[in-house]
Amino acid sequence: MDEEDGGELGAMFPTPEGKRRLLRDVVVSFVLAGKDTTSSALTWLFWLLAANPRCERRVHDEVSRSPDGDVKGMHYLHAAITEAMRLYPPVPFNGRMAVADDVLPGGAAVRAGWFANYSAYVMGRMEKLWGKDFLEFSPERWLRDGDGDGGEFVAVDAARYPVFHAGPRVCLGKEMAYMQMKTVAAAVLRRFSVDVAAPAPRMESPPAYEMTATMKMKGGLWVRLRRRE
Ligand code: HEM
Repeated sequence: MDEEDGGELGAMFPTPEGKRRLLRDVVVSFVLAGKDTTSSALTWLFWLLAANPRCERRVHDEVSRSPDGDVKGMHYLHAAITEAMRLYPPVPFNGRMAVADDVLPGGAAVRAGWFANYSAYVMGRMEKLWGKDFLEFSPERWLRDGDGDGGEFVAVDAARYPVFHAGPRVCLGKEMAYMQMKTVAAAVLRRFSVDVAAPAPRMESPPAYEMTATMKMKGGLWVRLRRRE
């Protein structure tokens, strides 16, 4: 197959109508996969920053130091978003059906037709994986020097943090998602302070969530934006 035919994929959708449908489905799946996930993550991020003013100040310091559009170097913001999704993963549970008998790495046997499910929400709150402070919002846990000053973001294995899934079907839009979320958060926090009206920003009484395909904050997040001097 040459380029004009669309390569291997083009061979599977040989007619112009087939190609148009394929393109439509790709666009729709990108919009569906990318819209509610990133907005859910940002909603929890803004609430968590309001509940942790020390972290909010550090994000604000970082985004104020960096020029518009340069989100790559924002390690603290990257860590804060990652930490928000540890506590509130946009895709809280997920699973697969085994097509054949198999044995999982942990030794559990799975028969063909069985479902094997996991919860990124539960895994994000396991003391065994994150330590005694697992319920705290601590972006510092993702930074190499541990205190955030000039600290570099260090990712962990996807099997420990399966927020974007893992393996060959891992999220295709992960880098784009971080880019979008960091750009939006930086643009808002550089110019405004975000006063959360409801739910109250207190870690000891976290907001209720709604479990749909993505994890939404029940009732949404009510904020008042104040332009910074
Ligand atoms: C915070 C944001 C996001 C999170 C947490 C997230 C999470 C996930 C997860 C858990 C999966 C695996 C679903 C499954 O196979 O059961 C997935 C797949 C996928 N995501 Fe994302 N996603 C995010 C943003 C995005 C964005 C912005 C895009 C595109 C612009 C995107 C495109 C995709 C695509 C195309 C797949 C399917 C990959 C495949 O099956 O090979 N995602 N995502």
